[in-house]
Amino acid sequence: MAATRRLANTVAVITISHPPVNALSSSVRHALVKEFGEASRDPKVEAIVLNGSGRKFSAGADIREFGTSAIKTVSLEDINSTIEASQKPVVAAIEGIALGGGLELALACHYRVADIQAKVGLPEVLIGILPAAGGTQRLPRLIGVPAALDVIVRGRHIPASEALKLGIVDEVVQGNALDAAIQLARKVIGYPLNKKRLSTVRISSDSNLEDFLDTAVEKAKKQFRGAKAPLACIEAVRASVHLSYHQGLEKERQLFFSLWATGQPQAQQYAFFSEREAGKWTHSSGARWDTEEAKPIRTAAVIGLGTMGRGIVISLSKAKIPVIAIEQDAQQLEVGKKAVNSLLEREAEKLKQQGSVPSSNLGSVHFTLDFGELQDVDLVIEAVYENMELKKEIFRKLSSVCKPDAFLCTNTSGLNVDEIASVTHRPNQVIGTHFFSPANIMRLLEVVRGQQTSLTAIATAMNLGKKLGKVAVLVGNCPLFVGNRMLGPYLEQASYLLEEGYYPEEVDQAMEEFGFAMGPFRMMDLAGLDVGWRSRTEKGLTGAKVPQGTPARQRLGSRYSPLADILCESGRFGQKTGRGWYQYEKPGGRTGKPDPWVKDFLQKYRKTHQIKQQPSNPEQIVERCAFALANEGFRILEDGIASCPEDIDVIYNNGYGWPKYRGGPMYYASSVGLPKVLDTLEKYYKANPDVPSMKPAFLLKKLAALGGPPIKEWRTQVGKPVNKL
Ligand SMILES: CCCCCCC/C=C/C(=O)SCCNC(=O)CCNC(=O)[C@H](O)C(C)(C)COP(=O)(O)OP(=O)(O)OC[C@H]1O[C@@H](n2cnc3c(N)ncnc32)[C@H](O)[C@@H]1OP(=O)(O)O
Repeated sequence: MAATRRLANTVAVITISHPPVNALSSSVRHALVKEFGEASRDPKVEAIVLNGSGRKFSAGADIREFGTSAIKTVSLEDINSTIEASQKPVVAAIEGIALGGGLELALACHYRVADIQAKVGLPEVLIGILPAAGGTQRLPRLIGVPAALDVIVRGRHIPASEALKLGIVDEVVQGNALDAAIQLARKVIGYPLNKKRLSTVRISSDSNLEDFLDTAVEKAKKQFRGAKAPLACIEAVRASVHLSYHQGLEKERQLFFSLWATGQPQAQQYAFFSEREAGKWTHSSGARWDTEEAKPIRTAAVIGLGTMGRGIVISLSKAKIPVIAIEQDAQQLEVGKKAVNSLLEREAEKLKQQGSVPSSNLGSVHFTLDFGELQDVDLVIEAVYENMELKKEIFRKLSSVCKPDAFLCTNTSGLNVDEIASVTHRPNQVIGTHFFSPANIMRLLEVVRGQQTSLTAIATAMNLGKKLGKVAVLVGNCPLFVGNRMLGPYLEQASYLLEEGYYPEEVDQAMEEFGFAMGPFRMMDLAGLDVGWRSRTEKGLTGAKVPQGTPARQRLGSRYSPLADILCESGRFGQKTGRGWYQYEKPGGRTGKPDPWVKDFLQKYRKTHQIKQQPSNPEQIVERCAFALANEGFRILEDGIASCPEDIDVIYNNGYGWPKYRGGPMYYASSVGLPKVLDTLEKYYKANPDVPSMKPAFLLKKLAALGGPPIKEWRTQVGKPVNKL
């Protein structure tokens, strides 16, 4: 069933009914035409109300229809024009969500009533397109160009109270929006509708508006780095100022098709569905996300109040979970407490601005030094620094103080979860929950399954991720898991590029122009170079443990770049020391400038080691870094550490600043063409046999030999071994 109609006296109520989110698929559009036509012709009907079943108005166009012939049958904008032209008043009753085409449909109605919990928005930009059912033309006519531009270009979901202030909806109700809409519909029978037909409103232009739009273009170019949809949105809104409604609509349509031709929407829509698929985990035993029950988490604890711990506490509190926060000494507890409280105050302020009561929307946080207070918590997340012995000591304690069915999670970013679990009496209850910094903002959560982790623990951790508003991805346990493991070859290539003649700012610029939020050197400076240095020292790759006579640029027979080690030996740890690959205004400064010291150092280094310089070629930078990343992704799939390429892409899109409009590293490899990726890696490896990370992965070779099938077919082509999770 797609849309139904019933009569409430003289008001016809048309209900969109297409679970789970009332997407406006072709069948719904056909049904809307039929029901609306009949209601319009029915002499007993004096007004019409449009709503959605399941307390959701609509999530907009059916994204799966884009690129298929279904999208061409009955255009949504034709339906919108018919509704707007209706002689009978039409009221949208918005419950839950009115997003994308859903809001565009509501904007065609003469009035909009929303329930207080509802969210509205035009999030098309987030899936690479623009609102192309009249949204870019009607919204500016309703709320003005600046406000409309903000809504359309950012694609955010706007709470009903804000929508009322902006003028997107006419009324917000605490109770039943449908009843309120029916009441309003009755009241406005016979009222003139002309001013309610947004397509007839004129926008007056002036030079300020033009300047505003020009500035918006410049800002969007910087902020969205290569994404085409935000720019198309601005162009469409500009058309609403200069062109008639119908000409503007034509412009909107053209822009939609030119965006489609860039390939960006396909990548972003792949990313959208991949995120949803990540939640549907499967296990080699046959257990799945929908067969395993998660345990409810009513209370939680966080051990360690460093940057990560603080963010995790805030995340839990925002999900209304009361938290006990533990530190090892009184001074650190005090510092952590201050920082957490200040972050909580910010959250409370945001809630107040949205009209919510902070005390009922934030879980309480209790600070203590006493592990004994953890005896009743349902789940603990350890977030101390990366040291196996320290983690083991904490897990021993947790194992003895926590109740037997409590889950013990480690926020390690790459240590062995099994080894940590081995010191407890309940390894089945131990699981990795790898958050990304800042943990209260970044959406990614890698859930790391150990050998003995129970299905209930997996289901609970995945469910917790969802509750925290994160995209949780289940991965296997290996050094550095998925995301950080792939970073290794990527950073290795970045470092070799410096040896071969490039400078940090050139490599960063190439990767940022490719779309990365941050190039590799800026990223290392932000994270702190000392972290990797400590780990390499522990592994004996640098420092006193390196055997005498080892060549400076070789370890265990493979090429090695000591550049980062040398920087650390000079006290250059990145932003925190004010010097790293870049120089900063002060220790802790955020704005990095190219550093003459680094330039001089690199020149001397190249001379000392007589390294042949490469001619400058930004394309080569991107190819080497991105293909190194994807090649490790193929190995991860071979090893069964990720169950599908989509999961790897979700990790990179949400945790590592990969540009979503390129889908993720595996999607990128697939869109470039696997034979080309293979060929490039083969050539590089032939010329550089001492760089084993660039040896093409077996799985890549296998898929390339099959001609590079579409990414969604990789799972079936590679057969069983891939999913060992
Ligand atoms: C000239 C060309 C003319 C074309 C004009 C077209 C103009 C209009 C364009 C649009 O409307 S594009 C779509 C805009 N809407 C969105 O981007 C909303 C996307 N959805 C969401 O943000 C969320 O799903 C939600 C609606 C907020 C619900 O979130 P929740 O966490 O509750 O559930 P999910 O797991 O995300 O979704 C449940 C289920 O529904 C599927 N789904 C959601 N939205 C759509 C959609 N618009 N089309 C198709 N399917 C959708 C989602 O994939 C889930 O299904 P499964 O993947 O689990 O099977």
